[in-house]
Amino acid sequence: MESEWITSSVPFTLESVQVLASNKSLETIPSRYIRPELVQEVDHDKVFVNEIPVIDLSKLIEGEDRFSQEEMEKFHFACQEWGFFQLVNHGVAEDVMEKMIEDVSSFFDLPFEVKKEYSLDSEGYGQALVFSEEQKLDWGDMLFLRTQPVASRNYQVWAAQQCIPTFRETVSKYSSEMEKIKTILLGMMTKNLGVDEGNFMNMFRDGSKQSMRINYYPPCPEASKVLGISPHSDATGLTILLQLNQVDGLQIRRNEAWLPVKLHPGALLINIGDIIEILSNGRYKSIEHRVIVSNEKERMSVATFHGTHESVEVGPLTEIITNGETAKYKSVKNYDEFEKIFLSRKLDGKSVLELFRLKN
Ligand SMILES: O=C(O)CCC(=O)C(=O)O
Ligand SMILES: [Fe+2]
Repeated sequence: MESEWITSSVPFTLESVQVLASNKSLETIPSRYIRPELVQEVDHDKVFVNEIPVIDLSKLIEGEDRFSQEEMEKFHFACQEWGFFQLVNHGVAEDVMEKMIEDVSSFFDLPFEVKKEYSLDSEGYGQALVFSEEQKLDWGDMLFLRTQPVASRNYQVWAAQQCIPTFRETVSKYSSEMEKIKTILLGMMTKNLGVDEGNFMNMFRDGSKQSMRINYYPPCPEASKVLGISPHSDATGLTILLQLNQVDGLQIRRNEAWLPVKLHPGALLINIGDIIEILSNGRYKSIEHRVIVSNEKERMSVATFHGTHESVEVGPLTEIITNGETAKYKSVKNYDEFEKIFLSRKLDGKSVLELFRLKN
C-alpha cells in the first residue's frame, strides 16, 4: 500500500489518513484504525431522536430588547443537564464563517508535500497524542493552531500567503469572533452559577488561551469500523465547534449511549470542557464525545478551545466550596501545568478529569 509518513511530536511516525484514503483501490484499512468495540454497538442513529438544546444567543445579551430570562434558564439547564448545546443567532458575520470554510477547505486541498511543511513538534498539521505503537489511530488529520493570545501564534504553521492568500487573516478574524462569543457565554454562566463575575471573567480575560483543532475526516471504505476521533471530553474551559460542511458525524455520550448530533445549518455547537467542570465543582459537566465517519463524504470541523489565562490556578471556585460544599476536584497551580498533563495522554474518555477527582 502506498502511503506517506510524517513525524509527530512523539517518537512515532504517522500516516496521513487523507493520503491513505485517497487510494481509490483501498478496500481493507490497516488494523490500527479498526475499533473492535464498535462491532457490538447497535445502529447509533436509531438509538435516540436528537433533542440537544438550542440556545438563542441574541436572547442572552443583557440590556438588549430581546434578552429573555426564560432563555437564561434554558441555557442553565443546557449547561447543567447536557454539557452540549447548539447556538443560533450567534452574530458571527456570515462572511467570516464562509471565509473560514473556504480557507480551511483550501488548506486540506493542498498537496501533502506542502501541508507537511506546516507540521511542527507540538502544533500544526498531522496527528497528535499518539504515544505507543499499540494505540488505535483516529481516522482523521488535523491542523492544530494556537490562536490566542496573539503573541502565542506560531505563523510557521499557519498556511502562508503564497499558499492561501487570506488564510491568516481569516483565522484571525474567526478567532476574535470566537472570543466574543466565549465572553458572552461565560458572563451568563456566572449569573446562573451565582459566582462573582469579575473574578471569573478575570480568569478568561484578554490574553487567555485559545487554540483551534481543525479536523479533516476523509471518507473511509470501512466507515463503521473506525472513529474520526476517539471518545474524549475537551480538556479546556469552553469549546465552540463549527462544522464546515453539512456532513454530520459527532456523537455525544448520554445515558450510556451515543447520541448523534444533527447540526442546524449555521449553528455553532458549544460544549463544556473539563476546566469549567472543575471550576464549577461539577455543577456543569464536560461530556464525552466522538466522531464517526462516512464511507462516501469527507467531513471537516473546527473546534475552538478556550482555556484560562496561563497564570490561573485551576480548581473549584472558592465561592462555591465555601458555601458548605466540599471540593470534588484537586487544584492545579496554573493552566500551563494543566495543559502539560492533558498533552501527555492519549484521548481517552474523561481520563484527564479523573486525575483531578477527589474521592471524598
Ligand atoms: O469534529 C467534530 O465534530 C468534533 C471534534 C472534536 O471533538 C475536537 O476536535 O475536540
Ligand atoms: Fe472534542
